[in-house]
Amino acid sequence: MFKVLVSDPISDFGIQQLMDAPDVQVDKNTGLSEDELVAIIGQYDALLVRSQTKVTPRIMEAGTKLRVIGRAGVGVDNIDLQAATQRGIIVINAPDGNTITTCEHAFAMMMAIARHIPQAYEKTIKGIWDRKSFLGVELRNKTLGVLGMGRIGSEVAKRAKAFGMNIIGYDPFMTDERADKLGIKLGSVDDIIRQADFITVHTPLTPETKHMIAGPQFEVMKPGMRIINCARGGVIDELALVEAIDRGIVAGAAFDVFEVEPPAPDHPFLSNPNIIVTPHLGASTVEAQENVAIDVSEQVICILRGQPFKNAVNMPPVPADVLNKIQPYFDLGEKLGIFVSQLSKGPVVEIIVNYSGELAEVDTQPLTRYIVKGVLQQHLGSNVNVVNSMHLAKVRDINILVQKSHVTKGFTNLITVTLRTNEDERLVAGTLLNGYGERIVQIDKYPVDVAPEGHLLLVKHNDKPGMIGSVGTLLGNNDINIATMQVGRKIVGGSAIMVLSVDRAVPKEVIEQLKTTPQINKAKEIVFQ
Ligand SMILES: NC(=O)C1=CN([C@@H]2O[C@H](COP(=O)(O)OP(=O)(O)OC[C@H]3O[C@@H](n4cnc5c(N)ncnc54)[C@H](O)[C@@H]3O)[C@@H](O)[C@H]2O)C=CC1
Ligand SMILES: O=C(O)C(=O)COP(=O)(O)O
Repeated sequence: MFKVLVSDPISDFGIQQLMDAPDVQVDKNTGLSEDELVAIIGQYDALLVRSQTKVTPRIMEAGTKLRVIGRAGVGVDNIDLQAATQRGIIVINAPDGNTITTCEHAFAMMMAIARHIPQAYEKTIKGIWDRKSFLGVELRNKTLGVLGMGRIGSEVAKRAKAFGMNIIGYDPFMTDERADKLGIKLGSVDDIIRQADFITVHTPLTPETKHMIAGPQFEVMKPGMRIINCARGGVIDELALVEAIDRGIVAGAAFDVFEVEPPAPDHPFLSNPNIIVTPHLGASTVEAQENVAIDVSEQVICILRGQPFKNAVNMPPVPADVLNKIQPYFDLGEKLGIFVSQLSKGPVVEIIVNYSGELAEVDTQPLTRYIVKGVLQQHLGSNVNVVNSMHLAKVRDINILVQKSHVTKGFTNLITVTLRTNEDERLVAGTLLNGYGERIVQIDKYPVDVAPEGHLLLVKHNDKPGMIGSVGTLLGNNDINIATMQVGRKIVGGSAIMVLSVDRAVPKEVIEQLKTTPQINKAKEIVFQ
């Protein structure tokens, strides 16, 4: 008998098939502390959660029988994915079931702040008939900026069109074709910040999206704009928002999610008359809760019974014989993806992977997933993994082309990843060198030899005497230690590339100084985390 623990409130109707399964016993026990969960988790094969239960490494360690964690919803930021993967626990989610519901909540929040509905309600039920304080604005003809045009953002944009709004969308994976299909304008984050009357965010929380709207962004916003966050706390800097409201830049804000949930009783949002809040209700409708619960229940049963399943967030199903041959390349593949995506500009159109040497002889499909994950993860963060990376690329109309060849340029194995975007085409090649481990051996047309680790600084320059000295001096003056250095060039006196491995992050100002140094054409930092 498989034992399943449901530790957050999940729709009974949705988990009915789990409860009816003859080989499954379901226990509902919600609101437990970490210690309480640690005490009981050892008897369970599966854990079903929403966003409330924080599934920590301690809980997983105690969950010696745990095979699957089912997230009845989208965001898996409450589950330590790395710890789950390390322990071989499959994490699954239900990414589609609450899209419309969350979109509708964001829309409700937008209308509520446009017309001061919660504030007017407060007064009216107290017997105060105040019609003066609540002059609203129409949505019609207003510009709505949508940051994050994935499932939810795209649905918000569709509905905003019906309200006669002008929509500017931004998403690193948004192409002109998709924008045209949706009938919206594609803009940069800066366009949205400067032009929008309303901004709504629908991104995951990643290092890149954390505080993507903060002090400097509020400075250049249209006075009187309004802002909505039904995605993840932390995408908008909460304290900077309060200041922007106090200064009259922002007229109203609506938040469903917070940097810390629940927010502390003295959180400044809770006493600000221009901010309305809901307690992470985005996905809370009968329909969405049934959808996501049905979805995870189906998958949990499959996993427990050893049958095929979809939407695993963290684990690729790879046969053992294939795994033995290609596993050593997984990390290199992912790093090549990370490297080439940081090198490129603009929405990705195509990822071309060429396997040569001994890799041309084996099934490399699972390895390609790692490369695609590397490419996508800069923008999708923990939402992309080796199981869903191909699917996420497909829904973004990114073509994946895999080629095999026997031209190895002298290496026993070689992986070449070319990224085509709307703006450029960049190439990175890497190999596993016996005794030396992972090496990047080509960047665009330049041969190099560098380990893909830590912080790399790429400097494109003219092949003239003194270049190494000027770069070294500039970094030295800024207290940046160089660990290794490589210069690659095609012809003497032509263009060349310098690849420096440095001990810490290179500040933006130093990159700017490098770019303005004579004979230097480009400078870029590549980070492997
Ligand atoms: N309030 C709530 O109860 C709910 C919140 N959510 C949250 O809403 C968010 C969106 O969910 P979905 O649309 O289902 O996810 P999704 O993965 O379909 O879309 C997210 C989009 O954000 C984009 N993105 C990543 N970095 C970006 C950046 N720097 N700038 C602009 N766009 C960027 C990605 O390319 C992706 O297309 C997630 O954070 C999810 O956890 C989802 C459901 C319910
Ligand atoms: O699905 C998501 O990402 C959500 O944020 C919904 O969270 P919840 O299931 O309502 O706790």
